[in-house]
Amino acid sequence: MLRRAHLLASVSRSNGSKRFASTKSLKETLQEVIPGKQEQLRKLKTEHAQAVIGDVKVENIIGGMRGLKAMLWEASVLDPNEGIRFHGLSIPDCRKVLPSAPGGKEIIAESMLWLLMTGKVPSEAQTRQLSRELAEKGELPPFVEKLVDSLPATLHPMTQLGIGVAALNHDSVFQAAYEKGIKKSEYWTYMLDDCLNLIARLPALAARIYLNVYQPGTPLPAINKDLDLIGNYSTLLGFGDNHNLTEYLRLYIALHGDHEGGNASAHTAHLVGSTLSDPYLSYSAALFALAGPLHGLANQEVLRWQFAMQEEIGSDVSHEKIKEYLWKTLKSGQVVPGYGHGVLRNPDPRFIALQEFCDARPELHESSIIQLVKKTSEVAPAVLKEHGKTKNPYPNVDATSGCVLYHYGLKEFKYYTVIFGVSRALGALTQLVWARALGLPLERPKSLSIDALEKLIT
Ligand SMILES: CC(=O)SCCNC(=O)CCNC(=O)[C@H](O)C(C)(C)COP(=O)(O)OP(=O)(O)OC[C@H]1O[C@@H](n2cnc3c(N)ncnc32)[C@H](O)[C@@H]1OP(=O)(O)O
Ligand SMILES: O=C([O-])CC(=O)C(=O)O
Repeated sequence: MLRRAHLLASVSRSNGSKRFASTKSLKETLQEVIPGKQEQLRKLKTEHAQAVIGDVKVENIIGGMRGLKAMLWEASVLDPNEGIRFHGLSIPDCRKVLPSAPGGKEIIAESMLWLLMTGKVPSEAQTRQLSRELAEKGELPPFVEKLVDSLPATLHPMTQLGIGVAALNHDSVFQAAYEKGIKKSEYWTYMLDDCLNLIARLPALAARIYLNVYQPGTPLPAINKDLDLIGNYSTLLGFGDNHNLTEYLRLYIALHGDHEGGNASAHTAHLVGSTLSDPYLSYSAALFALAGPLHGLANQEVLRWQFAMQEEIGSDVSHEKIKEYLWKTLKSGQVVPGYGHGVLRNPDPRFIALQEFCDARPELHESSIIQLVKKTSEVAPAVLKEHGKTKNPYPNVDATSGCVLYHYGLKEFKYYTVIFGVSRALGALTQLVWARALGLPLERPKSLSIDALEKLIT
């Protein structure tokens, strides 16, 4: 928590005397921060390489490596009870100190990206400078536009996003530099260029997929160089005039940006990146992990499930009826989407932050889908506890993230995981830069067969 106190204190100092607020670019700030981290890791390697921090149990190996502390991840750490902290800052801390868009109140992708990458809270000027840099890099290469336009509208939007992101590797500066021959110590700078290019292009790619699938023939407007990344994304999707939705997208995308390293999408990007695949290929792979219903696709599943519930129970949305529907789902052997978690053991603070967003807006109190999701979250934990299997009976972020999109008019829930995919790039790509800056090796854990495991324990 020392780190948190230091970060919060530095923000209040720079707010008190704006003239000291830094105007260094993201790359310059990273250049300053990286040597200290490299030294910290070097010391850890030379002085403590043999220190034991835990045991490996059979249950870890057969239980999806749950609980195994086996990965280095810089930008965030997940506490099972408190939830995520980004360089020590909780979600409420971030909502207080990270710059928002002009005219907005919510955290934006740029300020979250800056915090994740550097461990520092950016000044307003740095945030705007990064927004402009991303807007200037935001156009898609024409061949990627053609490729995406050629995909059938029936192909799931997440598959389309993964294909588009992989194709962007055509212009990878890391790959080109590697082919020419560069020193290991220079890898991170090329990685950073690729990562920023990819983040910059995600709104145009994701919005193109949306329009192709749901509003074919609608032309995409040009990227506005004066808007933030998600302000542009919202405009490209056709919701630029909807300030509430734009603000929600900003918050949603900032909050979903990172969730330490072990989640399936972030871990996939890290694994693929460890082979020195470029960020486009690494992140494309991550998107296909995100597209599974136990992970990012759960936000689509929640809406599908809640609407099926609404259809069955009709307008009498009592706690008792919701309880009956929950039991019906559980007895049919299906999971309740939006509940449970691999690490968390309390309600997800991202869920709480999105609920607070709803509570603060009177128009959302009237929304039947938002109220149904809220009521479900009041009933489901007790039912899941009684069911007795789930280690965490509380809602995760996916329980509520989709219903607000739906209320504000973004109703195509098969698209929702694409928005998650725009977001998770912030954290997964940050770690790729750090993995190369720290010279982390190829990831290659040891596996065992059941026979080999039995031999070890007998
Ligand atoms: C952004 C995100 O990725 S957040 C997660 C999004 N995913 C979901 O919301 C899907 C629903 N939830 C789940 O399936 C799980 O809770 C997961 C995948 C998130 C975590 O899985 P685990 O760490 O294995 O959970 P846990 O240890 O509690 O599982 C124990 C048992 O409870 C079951 N269980 C867990 N969550 C639920 C649930 N929501 N509904 C019903 N059963 C559940 C598991 O399937 C497992 O059953 P099994 O013993 O028959 O295999
Ligand atoms: O941490 C996890 O395993 C899943 C999750 O909530 C995320 O990736 O955002």
